[in-house]
Amino acid sequence: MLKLGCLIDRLGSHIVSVSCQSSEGLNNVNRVSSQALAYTVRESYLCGPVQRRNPAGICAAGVATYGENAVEYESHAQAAEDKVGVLLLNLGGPDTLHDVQPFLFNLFADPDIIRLPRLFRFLQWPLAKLISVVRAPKSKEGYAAIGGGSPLRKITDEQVEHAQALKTALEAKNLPVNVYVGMRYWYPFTEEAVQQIKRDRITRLVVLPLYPQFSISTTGSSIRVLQNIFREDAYLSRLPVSIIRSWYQREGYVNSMADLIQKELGKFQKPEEVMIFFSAHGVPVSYVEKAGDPYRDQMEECIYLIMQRLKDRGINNDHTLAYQSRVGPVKWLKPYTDEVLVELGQKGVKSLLAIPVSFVSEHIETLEEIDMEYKELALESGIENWGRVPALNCTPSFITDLADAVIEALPSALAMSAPKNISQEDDHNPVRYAIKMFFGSILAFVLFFSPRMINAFRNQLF
Ligand SMILES: C=CC1=C(C)c2cc3[nH]c(cc4nc(cc5[nH]c(cc1n2)c(C)c5CCC(=O)O)C(CCC(=O)O)=C4C)c(C)c3C=C
Ligand SMILES: [Fe+2]
Repeated sequence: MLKLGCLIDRLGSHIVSVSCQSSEGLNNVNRVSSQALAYTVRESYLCGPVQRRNPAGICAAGVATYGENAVEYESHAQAAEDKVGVLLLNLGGPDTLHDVQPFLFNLFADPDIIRLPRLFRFLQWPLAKLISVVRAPKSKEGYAAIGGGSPLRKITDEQVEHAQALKTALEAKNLPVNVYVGMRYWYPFTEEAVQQIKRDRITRLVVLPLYPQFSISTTGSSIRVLQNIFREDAYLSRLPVSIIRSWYQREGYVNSMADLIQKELGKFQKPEEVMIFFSAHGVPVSYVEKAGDPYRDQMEECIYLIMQRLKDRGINNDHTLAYQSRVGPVKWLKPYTDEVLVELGQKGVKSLLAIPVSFVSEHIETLEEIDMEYKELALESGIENWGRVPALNCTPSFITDLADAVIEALPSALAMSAPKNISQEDDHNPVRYAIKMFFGSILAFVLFFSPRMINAFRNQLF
């Protein structure tokens, strides 16, 4: 029998992390895809290495075995009036302080953010409620400091307006295009965007997550939502879709980042002495090491490409990568941004340029965490000259590159049809369900009221 401490550790590692089912998950993928049954989010992790061989970073949704059908649907669509949709996926953020707790609830209720073992899955919502209530005061302080809400919706809408280049390019090919925004945790929700896509009778769809690198917790989570909606609907399950899973390796993105860095370096008195400090949003280590999230590999490759581009321009500064914004009682990717800043200060680094690299819009973690908290920490630690590269937002070269990515992805659109996963049927067995509920409740009671868990909440680790 497992000891209580060991159980707590095991449960802890599932809180804000993906469950240790990777080998089972990978077996599932092989089984499922070989039977051509389902496109699963897990398959999308496997797409990481595939993308490396695919310079455009494009991986069509829908397993290859659907190819024949997809071609059929596609040619059918083209015969009728072809109407292209572009769905921009993003995280979403609270518009007001009042929205913070419900926004956090949506975030923590996501099984790709808090992945509980099967036995505890019925606790997802109560746990999300508990954590969102405990976390909300700290979160609200942050949003209050940046004007009382997240700027994400506004910036994403501006990015859509600036995507005129995309419309012009497609309309020149006689392809009318509609651009939609689907947020994962706040308005306008992905579900709303999809309903609009359906009403507009879109015939081909390109899905573009606004995260340069793929993570289970971001792009993976949004794709899972899409997959769930699409397989329930006859029209959507036949719609040819192309998903651009990651695009950090695109020339236009790398160049745009190098341009911004070069410009900010030029503002320092001695640009060549500045430490280039990339700060990426972290993920729990278990995502990468157990669930196969390609996020860390893609991040490192992304930094390498940007630094190479700077070298091509004669910029040879030292650089480093660290991870910020950890939440909860589990291990996150290291090194941690706050610890590295202190170390650099102690080592005598005097000038530092911070570069947010996992997200393309200004948000709470750039405007509050980097600009306020980390800046203060850096200055206290001995760094004298601080700079921060702005997020790409609507930088023209970046938006043009996204438009190109969409145009390149269009021909590979395939139907995303996917019947229900067999394993989900287990939950319909009433005896199994009752047994699970009984033992799950006892275990949950013991674990959540253990001193260690209570301490984690009291110390505001969430
Ligand atoms: C690539 C980007 C992101 C990854 C990876 C990511 C993973 C991740 N995030 C949390 C928990 C929180 N994230 C929060 C806000 C937030 N996260 C991202 C991006 C990534 N998250 C963005 C852009 C934002 C900001 C949205 C905005 O309103 O401006 C929050 C809320 C803020 C707070 O309380 O700190 C939480 C909580 C986890 C647990 C996770 C990986 C498992
Ligand atoms: Fe986050």
